[in-house]
Amino acid sequence: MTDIYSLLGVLTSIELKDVLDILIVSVIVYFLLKFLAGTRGWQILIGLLFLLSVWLLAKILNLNTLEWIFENLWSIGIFALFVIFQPELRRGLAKLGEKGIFRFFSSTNKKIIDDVIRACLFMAERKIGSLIVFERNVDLTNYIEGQVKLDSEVSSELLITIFTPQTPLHDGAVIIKEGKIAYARAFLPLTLSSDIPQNVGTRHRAGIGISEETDAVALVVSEERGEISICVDGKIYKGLDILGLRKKLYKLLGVEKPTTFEILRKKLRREKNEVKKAS
Ligand SMILES: Nc1ncnc2c1ncn2[C@@H]1O[C@H](COP(=O)(O)OP(=O)(O)OP(=O)(O)O)[C@@H](O)[C@H]1O
Repeated sequence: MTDIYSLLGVLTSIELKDVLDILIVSVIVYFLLKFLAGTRGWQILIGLLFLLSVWLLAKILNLNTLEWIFENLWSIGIFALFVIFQPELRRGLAKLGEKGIFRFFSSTNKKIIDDVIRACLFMAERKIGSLIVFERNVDLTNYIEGQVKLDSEVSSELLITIFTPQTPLHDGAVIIKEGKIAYARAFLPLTLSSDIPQNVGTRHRAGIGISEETDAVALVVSEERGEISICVDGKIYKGLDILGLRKKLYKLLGVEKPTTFEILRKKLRREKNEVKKAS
């Protein structure tokens, strides 16, 4: 009976600020779990929950040595978590900036994206490997190495020339920044994730890596399979066709979708050119 009274006492003493407090914590926990779901962090979280259960069991069963070990390990564990989750934390902070006042203002336009897609299709057909990265909010210069500064207009011809094998700039990635080809031959951080497909090599790992650590969007053309993929938020989207590629890039880079009128006009122009070529 006294238990019921004390429970009632607790319930009646709950104020609006307590409800708000619980609500905020629930939202943070929800987004944290959503953010970690399917990542390396998820497996670590499951491991931590297991250790927590062992610690609680040790406490309940009075297993002094085990309890002592756990209590002394927690403080080191907190520091270890910051080190282990460093990429996730960096990505999270970058994302906060993306949603805030520093919202990405796109200097990339439809022409630039179409030129990049045209270059990728050309290279995919001929199995020329390439890696093109679009910078968004996060400055990529802190994440890349060995780059050669170009600061050139984006054109499909220049992109194809850069990635043509046995030329000095073909290795590494091209970085598109503020609507320009800012750098070529840039080396990017490789992902360490074990959640990516088995047959993925270093070019793809570099594309996933930069999208994991920053908010950049990376386009990869596979030299082996002639397949085009997009990497964003540490995930890779493979086997996209031209329409899927264009739609995704327009959306990710803050460019409006083409209107039905524009699609029809392009289609008509293409057909006209084909007729002209045939006659
Ligand atoms: N850290 C890096 N940053 C940027 N580019 C890289 C990096 N590491 C490797 N590359 C590029 O990837 C090329 C090697 O690709 P590799 O064959 O290992 O990858 P892949 O993902 O299997 O791609 P593909 O399907 O094109 O063969 C290198 O020649 C280099 O141009």
